[in-house]
Amino acid sequence: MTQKVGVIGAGQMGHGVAHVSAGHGYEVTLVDIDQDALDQALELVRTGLERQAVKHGEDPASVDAAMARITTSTNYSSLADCDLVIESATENEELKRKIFVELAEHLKPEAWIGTNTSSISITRLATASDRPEKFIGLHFMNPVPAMKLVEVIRGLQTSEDTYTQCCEFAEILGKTVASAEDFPAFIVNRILLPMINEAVYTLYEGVGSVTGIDTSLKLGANHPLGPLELADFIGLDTCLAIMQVLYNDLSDSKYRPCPLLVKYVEAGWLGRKTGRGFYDYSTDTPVPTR
Ligand SMILES: CC(=O)CC(=O)SCCNC(=O)CCNC(=O)[C@H](O)C(C)(C)COP(=O)(O)OP(=O)(O)OC[C@H]1O[C@@H](n2cnc3c(N)ncnc32)[C@H](O)[C@@H]1OP(=O)(O)O
Ligand SMILES: NC(=O)C1=CN([C@@H]2O[C@H](COP(=O)(O)OP(=O)(O)OC[C@H]3O[C@@H](n4cnc5c(N)ncnc54)[C@H](OP(=O)(O)O)[C@@H]3O)[C@@H](O)[C@H]2O)C=CC1
Repeated sequence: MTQKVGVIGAGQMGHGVAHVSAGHGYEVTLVDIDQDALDQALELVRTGLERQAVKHGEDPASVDAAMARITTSTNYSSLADCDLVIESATENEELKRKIFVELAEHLKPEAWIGTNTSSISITRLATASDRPEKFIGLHFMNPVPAMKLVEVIRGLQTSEDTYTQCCEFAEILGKTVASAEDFPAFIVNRILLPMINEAVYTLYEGVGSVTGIDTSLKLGANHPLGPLELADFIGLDTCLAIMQVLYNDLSDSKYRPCPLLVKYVEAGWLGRKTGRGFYDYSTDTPVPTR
């Protein structure tokens, strides 16, 4: 039974997982390599919890109580008493494997490890851990407090008990579980990312402008965000990493990442998180860049 949750990576997903876990009564330890990322994550969690408290007419003291359940650290040894650790670091297989190897000496033997990877093989990642049967994909959606779905992905080695316990955890957070088989990018991103990549091709080929493409999908297909706005929101580095996994692991040229997406990532234009992507976020209203 999960009581204490560890979260690795204090970026947009990590802070969201910390938010919903602390908001549902779990003790949370949030770990990142960068103290500034941890400080910023705490501010974002507080803002999110305050926004929800106002919206739902909750006692403001509930925000302080949830915040008091979160501790931060730059050291994996702080995860020693966690029952479940959710890895939410950058979408890079080598980096994630290194984290799982390092975790072995710090976690208690019965702890589960969930990875929030958007695309990488759970079966392959599990081999870097000392407990492949206790290793699972727990794919939250962004923004975590708002999105109802968690994809749960079993690797070949994942035990039934791990699956049951982790589904139960997601449900306690108020999420609906969708089980996906361990294929590249699972369900949501197998469908969503090729659409985003195609939107970037549509821009690259001059079929439409940034505004034209986003307005078309919002008003023409009732999407809440246009595909380029959504790409900026996800992070263009993450979008490219997912397309590369689809392209390489399925060996199918239809998943070729758009060269314009590659160029934006090379330029460090990663979307909202760096202040520029398909939009420029330096002013209050995002300005299309093409
Ligand atoms: C890449 C991957 O691996 C997988 C992915 O995640 S792909 C990305 C999937 N995400 C999407 O497609 C999101 C698209 N965006 C949307 O649907 C909408 O913009 C949205 C639902 C996120 C917000 O819409 P909105 O009109 O602002 O909704 P609003 O009524 O203000 O907020 C709804 C809830 O979300 C929360 N919320 C909204 N924006 C938030 C944010 N940026 N961060 C945290 N919480 C947020 C609000 O606090 C509110 O919570 P409660 O219901 O508990 O009160
Ligand atoms: N963005 C999205 O919409 C979604 C993303 N995901 C997945 O969630 C994961 C995180 O993505 P996201 O939050 O967007 O990424 P971000 O870039 O916002 O955050 C990643 C965080 O991980 C930190 N980090 C890097 N290496 C380590 C390490 N060794 N130990 C601890 N922390 C580390 C980074 O620090 P630094 O910046 O210093 O490198 C950064 O703070 C990825 O696997 C992604 O695919 C899943 C669903 C949706």
